[in-house]
Amino acid sequence: MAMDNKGWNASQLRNCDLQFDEIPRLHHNDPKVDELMSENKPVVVLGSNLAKSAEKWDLDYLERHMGESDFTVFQSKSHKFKYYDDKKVTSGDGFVPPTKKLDMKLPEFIKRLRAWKKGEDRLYLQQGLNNTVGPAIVHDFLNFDWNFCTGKQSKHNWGSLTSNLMLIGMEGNVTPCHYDEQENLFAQVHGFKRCILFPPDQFECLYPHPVHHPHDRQSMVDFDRPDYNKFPKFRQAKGFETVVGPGEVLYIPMYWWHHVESLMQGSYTVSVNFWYKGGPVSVSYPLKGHQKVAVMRNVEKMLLDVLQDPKEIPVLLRAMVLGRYT
Ligand SMILES: CC1(C)c2ccccc2-c2ccc(C[C@@H](CC(=O)O)C(=O)C(=O)O)cc21
Ligand SMILES: [Zn+2]
Repeated sequence: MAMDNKGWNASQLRNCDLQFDEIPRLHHNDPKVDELMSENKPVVVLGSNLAKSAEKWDLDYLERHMGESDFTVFQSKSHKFKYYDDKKVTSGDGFVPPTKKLDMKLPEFIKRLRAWKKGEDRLYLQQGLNNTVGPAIVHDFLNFDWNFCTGKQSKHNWGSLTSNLMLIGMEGNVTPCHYDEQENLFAQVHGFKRCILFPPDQFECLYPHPVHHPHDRQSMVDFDRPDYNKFPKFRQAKGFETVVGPGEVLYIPMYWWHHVESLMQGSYTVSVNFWYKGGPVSVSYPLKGHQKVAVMRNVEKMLLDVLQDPKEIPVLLRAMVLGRYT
């Protein structure tokens, strides 16, 4: 495979009908980094040492130092790892979980990762960086450049750091398009991930599942084979993309949609994310896109609370809007 100088090439990206603009890739000292972050816009930060102490986290090192505890590993029959909230699964709603959640020791996970053949079930290890991992990993974690991320947290008035997830994925794994309600500094440690991001105001083009659905916050559109009859506005979705490699940090602003894929025919991937609570709400009109998403979420929650039966929600909303507001 002809590798361009960047370490990957376009044949490793999955096909997508949409065209995307590039997310800016700037040196960490460039003042434009903070300009974009203060405007809640994504940016790839180059040359930071945020997770530099993790650059030695290859499989051998992780096998030796991750410790003896069980780790959370998701298993999928497809390349997609669509998150679902098991607390929102109600009996009889016919929901079929698309992934299985396993507990696995690291050596077992690494054995299966190394032996994996295309077509077999895929695995995605997701583990909070906490005291369950071995002392060497804790040491590397403590050696992250905390000045960098804490500096961003205070400069942009983010809330507290809620968690750091370590992710070890197989080549070709996909986390389908979804949004999170937290600010995210996404540090790529090993391998390459293509990230496709959409601003919160693309809500109408990305058709999120209802709030009470187990796939809350995830897009209903299958990016591999979009159903344009059910989701006609998906054609107009306006997104941004980048491929992040080792040592690069992508700022994923709160409420921004993101689809993340580990490049195909690539190596396994290791990432560490830093999730921060959002900052104080400053209300000015018209409301920002993400604030309207929060309003719609509250309306859906309130309607479910008062109507109880989810099937009554669209009936009431249509009665309220059709012919009166349209
Ligand atoms: C798919 C998976 C393993 C998962 C399964 C079940 C529950 C939660 C999650 C979860 C949460 C975060 C990520 C990391 C990242 C996407 C990526 O890097 O793939 C991302 O979306 C973010 O950092 O916000 C990945 C996952
Ligand atoms: Zn996410």
